[in-house]
Amino acid sequence: MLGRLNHVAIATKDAIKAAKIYGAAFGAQISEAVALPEHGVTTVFATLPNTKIEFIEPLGEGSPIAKFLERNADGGIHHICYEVVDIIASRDTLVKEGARVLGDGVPKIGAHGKPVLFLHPKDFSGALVEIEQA
Ligand SMILES: C[C@@H](C(=O)O)C(=O)SCCNC(=O)CCNC(=O)[C@H](O)C(C)(C)COP(=O)(O)OP(=O)(O)OC[C@H]1O[C@@H](n2cnc3c(N)ncnc32)[C@H](O)[C@@H]1OP(=O)(O)O
Ligand SMILES: [Co+2]
Repeated sequence: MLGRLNHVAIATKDAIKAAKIYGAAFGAQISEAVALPEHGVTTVFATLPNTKIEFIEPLGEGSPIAKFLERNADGGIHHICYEVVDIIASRDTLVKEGARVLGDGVPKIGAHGKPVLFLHPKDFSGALVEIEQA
């Protein structure tokens, strides 16, 4: 059921600035900034050979990362994203096992044009988990 690590996300007040050091110091390939109003964030990706780092900054009112940045003014690791083959089947199994799906439980289209869901950090050892249908 659990697939590849799609990305590790870092929340920051300035995603472009945060990504730049990865380009300059690590020679990583850095994407353009993309605004995702439905998710309340702007994303910038650094692509690594085996995964990605997703830099997210708040977008609009009521961004889901606003409180996190109030608590972590310098930014911090925000979530990890695992790939799954069938997001609905995975969601249903996770719920049956007692995990809480965030929001209304209906997948949204994520940064890669694929369905995503988030799982409560309290059910995953304090780590916010995103699942993405590969
Ligand atoms: C574009 C897309 C993509 O990749 O495709 C994305 O990633 S969009 C990425 C942004 N979207 C999301 O994050 C959507 C899902 N996130 C949410 O619904 C929310 O951020 C929650 C995870 C429910 C947190 O809500 P909120 O920030 O309002 O905080 P809260 O005070 O209610 O938090 C409840 C408890 O969870 C903890 N908590 C909050 N955010 C956390 C995080 N990122 N990692 C670990 N723990 C976290 C708080 O410290 C608190 O613990 P205590 O009770 O112990 O103090
Ligand atoms: Co993400």
